Amino acid sequence: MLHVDSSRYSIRRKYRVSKDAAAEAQWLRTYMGCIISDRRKSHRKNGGAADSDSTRHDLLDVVIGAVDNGHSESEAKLLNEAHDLTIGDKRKRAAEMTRLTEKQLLANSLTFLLAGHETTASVLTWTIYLLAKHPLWQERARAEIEEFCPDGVVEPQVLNHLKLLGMILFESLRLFPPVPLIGRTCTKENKVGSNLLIPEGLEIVIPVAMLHRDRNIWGDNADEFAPARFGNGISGACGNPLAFIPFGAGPRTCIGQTLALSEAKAVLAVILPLFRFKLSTTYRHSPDVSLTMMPEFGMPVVLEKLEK
Ligand code: HEM
Repeated sequence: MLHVDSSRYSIRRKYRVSKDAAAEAQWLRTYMGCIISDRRKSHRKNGGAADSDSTRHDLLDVVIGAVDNGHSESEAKLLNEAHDLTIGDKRKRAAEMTRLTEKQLLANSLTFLLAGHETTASVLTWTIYLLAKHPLWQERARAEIEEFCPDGVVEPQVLNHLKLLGMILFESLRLFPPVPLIGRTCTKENKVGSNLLIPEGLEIVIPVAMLHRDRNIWGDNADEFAPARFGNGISGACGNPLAFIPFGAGPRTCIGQTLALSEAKAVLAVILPLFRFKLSTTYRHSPDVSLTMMPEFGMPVVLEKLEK
């Protein structure tokens, strides 16, 4: 969706060193502004068309095109092919795109970057941890990938067939939800059940990580890695879709969830056939809850190259 050359734009390094929130926000705006302006330069070089490098036909190209040139046919085609949107969403998005201002372009690009970067990194980190701890599931996932991608090439249409990998990712999102807490402010007084009154203005925190390990919902093996529980989908695993909310729920649910799952599947489908991995002896288990759930001391893994 957003192709960023990480050797030129290192985002995480900057997060770690800067302590001042306003300075960080300004740095991020400048950071995103540089990406947009570089992309514009390459648009101009290509006579207003999206970058000729096929790896760069991403959402940023589409929205820059909408701001700079209106909504051209090639951008309409790209939007049309975006597989994580419904037809209704695409129509709505297309109509909105023509009205994007420069400020909206920057704000939206930042939202996508911030909402999509660390969260997807988190699910990949914890999935690799879980697969390293559970070599049998690692082998199963590898076998499934090799069955559907025998020549080692991962085509986008194959991702939907990787059912085991999908179950593994769900189990990872359950045990280590990248967004472990979701906040809400009550905008209207609410009565829940017969005796719980939630007054207007009250701030509520939904403890996603706790909900995902509630034994009353998930059974006695709630703390265990058991991807098979998702064999019949979310309802089959817990009976109530609202008990599994790694992407939130309701009107503000994550709009990038299909993309995130496809991305995570694609990354694992490329890595797993190449390497077997296990946890390094230096790993110290300490899931750290700040905004996203990340391992406090990193996730050192040892890769063993697999013979072809
Ligand atoms: C595993 C990866 C991801 C996880 C776990 C995740 C999780 C979440 C959660 C919990 C929310 C809040 C939902 C709520 O308040 O009910 C959210 C919102 C959002 N996410 Fe994601 N997200 C992921 C990836 C992405 C990606 C890849 C993008 C975009 C490229 C994205 C874009 C957004 C946006 C724009 C919102 C705000 C939606 C709104 O308020 O209407 N997310 N996400």
